[in-house]
Amino acid sequence: EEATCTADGDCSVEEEAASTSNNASGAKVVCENKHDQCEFWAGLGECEKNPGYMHSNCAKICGTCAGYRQPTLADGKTFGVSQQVTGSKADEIQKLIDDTQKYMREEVSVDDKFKEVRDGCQNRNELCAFWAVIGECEANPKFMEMECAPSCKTCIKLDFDFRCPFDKDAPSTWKPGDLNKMFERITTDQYYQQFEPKILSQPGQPIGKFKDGPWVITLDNLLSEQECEKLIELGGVRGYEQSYDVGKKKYDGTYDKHLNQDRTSTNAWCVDECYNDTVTQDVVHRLENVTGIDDTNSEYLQLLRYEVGQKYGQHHDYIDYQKNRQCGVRIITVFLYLNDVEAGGGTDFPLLGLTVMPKRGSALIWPSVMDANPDYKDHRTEHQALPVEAGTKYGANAWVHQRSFKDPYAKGCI
Ligand SMILES: O=C(O)CCC(=O)C(=O)O
Ligand SMILES: [Fe+2]
Repeated sequence: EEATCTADGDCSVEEEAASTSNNASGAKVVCENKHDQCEFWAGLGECEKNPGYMHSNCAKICGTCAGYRQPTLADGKTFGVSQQVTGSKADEIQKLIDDTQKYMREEVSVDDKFKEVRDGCQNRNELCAFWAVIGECEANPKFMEMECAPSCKTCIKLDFDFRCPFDKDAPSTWKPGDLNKMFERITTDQYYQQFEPKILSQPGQPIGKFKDGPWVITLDNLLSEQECEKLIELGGVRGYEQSYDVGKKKYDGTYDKHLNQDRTSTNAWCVDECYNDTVTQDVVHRLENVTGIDDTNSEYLQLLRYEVGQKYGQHHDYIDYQKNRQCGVRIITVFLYLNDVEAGGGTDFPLLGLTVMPKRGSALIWPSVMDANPDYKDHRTEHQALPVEAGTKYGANAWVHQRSFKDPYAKGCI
């Protein structure tokens, strides 16, 4: 079918026909970018400025293949991939693309409220216009509003602060001094003696390179054998997969996962049926009892598995960008050891000269922040998971935040 071009020439369907007509031997000429700079050039507006070369050599990005159209901004720049205009809905798709182009030119390009999202607002699939026509923006908004924001006219929703307004009044859990109070309570209150607390480092005592140590404690008897077994099993049910770190900020304000060569473990997040399991709930409530902090502030348990040779190089658990997010920064880590490891696999604090060996049912607790300013990172608690030398190591991270983690998590606002 024939797609119609608009008067201002941003659609070149006539040339498209040429570029995809059958060649001499009758084979279909593929719609492609013949040069690896095509996308870059298109981003500079070259499809408009230099159509002679671009429309035949960069047909895909310029939208000059048969059945494709590439809407453009006033300066000829594109906003994402060329859109397919074929099938029984071709007329409606054509109309939607005209509409999208008007929206991008007259609102997104000029209105200051789109400043943060202007460049990132792109159709990331060639079927965006088609999907929008068949109602997917409404039926499947989570995907569409991010992948096809121009077609859905939802560029503003790429703005993280718009989607996830940060409640400035949300109370922080720890005020200055509360960190010390928590560790003092755990190590001195009679109630916590059942967990066998041991102090490995504490304020006022020199350790490693420091005159004054951070709190680091273990609770040797926090979980039962059966609870440990069950958590390992629940991790297996969810499936242990390659562990990742936090990567770069994406166009929608969330953060990519980043493969760290120095982190070779696998892990499973204890969500859904794992979180709802009665054993998990018992453990979670015990953690609330120990920390004195509501479970809503905790990330879902990250269940970890290290095979022989696997490790996690020196790092800190504090995540900077979370300071300005609803959840706030991580304030403490409760690391749970779920089995005895034959050899290796200790948790090591290089700046403190302290290594803790795994022991089934025990927990290692350290802060990521300073007592005097609980939003500020405590550099002293950098740590690493040493390679397992024999056997398998199972553990779990319970990361506790300044404010609710589970509420914003449920809204996609972490
Ligand atoms: O496995 C360990 O001993 C510590 C793991 C750790 O530091 C982490 O996952 O952030
Ligand atoms: Fe860590």
